[in-house]
Amino acid sequence: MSEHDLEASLERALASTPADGESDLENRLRPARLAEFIGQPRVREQLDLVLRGALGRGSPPDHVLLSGPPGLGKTSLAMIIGAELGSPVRITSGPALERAGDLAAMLSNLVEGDVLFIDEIHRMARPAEEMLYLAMEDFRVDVVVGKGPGATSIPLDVAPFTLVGATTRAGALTGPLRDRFGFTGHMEFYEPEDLELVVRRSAQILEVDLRPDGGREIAHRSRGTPRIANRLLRRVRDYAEVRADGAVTRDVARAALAVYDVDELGLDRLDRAVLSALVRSFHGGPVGVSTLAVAVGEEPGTVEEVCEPYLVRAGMLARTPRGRVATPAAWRHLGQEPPATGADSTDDPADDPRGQGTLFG
Ligand SMILES: Nc1ncnc2c1ncn2[C@@H]1O[C@H](COP(=O)(O)OP(=O)(O)OP(=O)(O)O)[C@@H](O)[C@H]1O
Ligand SMILES: [Mg+2]
Repeated sequence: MSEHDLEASLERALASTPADGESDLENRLRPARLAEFIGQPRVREQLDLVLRGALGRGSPPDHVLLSGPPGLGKTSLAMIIGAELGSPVRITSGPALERAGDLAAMLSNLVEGDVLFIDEIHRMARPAEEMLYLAMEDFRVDVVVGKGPGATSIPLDVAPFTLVGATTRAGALTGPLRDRFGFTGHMEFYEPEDLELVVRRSAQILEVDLRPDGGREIAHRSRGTPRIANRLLRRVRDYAEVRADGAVTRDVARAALAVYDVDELGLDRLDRAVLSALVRSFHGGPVGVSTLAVAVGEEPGTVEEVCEPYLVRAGMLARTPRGRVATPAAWRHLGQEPPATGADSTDDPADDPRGQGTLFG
């Protein structure tokens, strides 16, 4: 690979996140250190041990995989890992690593101890993924130079680094890649009490006059997700400033969230569209996720990765081998009586090991 190719590849791999207002705000609200990171007690404790162990030994920690639904703090934790280690974090993403050369460029620029963060790692192209195995295990890559019979592969050393991968679909990772991570942190939806702390912290940073009952209301309607909690806080603040005296109370929060179509459970328009299609068009299911996605005009991936995990967790939807099924709670949430004898619609997700917990079925 020539110097020029290397630079072009690097540029491509680095051009991952656009800097718009929304992501600027998100960065401002990101916790910077592990001690500031709210909730996720298990992942926090596990990661704390991994990092302290490595710091004590003075060597880079094992590679870390962070998995879980969008907005739970994977990117935040990746940055925190760098901060705790006192190491720079190089950022790229699976879709940016289209060719193995893109990854080779990234890897060969690493300095010992660097953290390489690959977001959406499940979307990496296959050749790049294969190169990554070797780099993770042996800190070495084979760069192929030339084409056809004259092609030769040149081994290249990579400085010992720590890979941090983030994914919303751990199930989509190939076995060999998953096996090369020394630690996997499974991020769970947040408890309302933790989200209350998130909202309070953000209100302080944004200088919002948040009252305790207002914070509680927002926390309960945030689908267990800090990113959503922060977004709702900003929308409620707008409402408080425009239509009230600026204070975010429970009543102000309720009135504002009604304007934005967020219901008492925190379900938004798309969540309700999915449940409604399931109940009204498919009589409660079972129905395949692609059919369901077409019915609500969304990509199957969005329905599967963004909507379903929370609907499953909220006990509204069950994933069965034959398809998605609405639970009695879903019927009731839509103001309908669940059918009395439907074999499927009476499935309680708590009794179905596949329906519960398997967020990436
Ligand atoms: N534990 C936390 N404490 C406080 N704020 C948090 C926490 N986790 C996440 N946040 C807030 O939520 C926002 C979204 O988090 P982050 O970008 O890390 O999520 P993500 O899991 O990487 O999402 P995606 O899968 O969409 O990339 C952050 O900007 C941050 O403000
Ligand atoms: Mg992220």
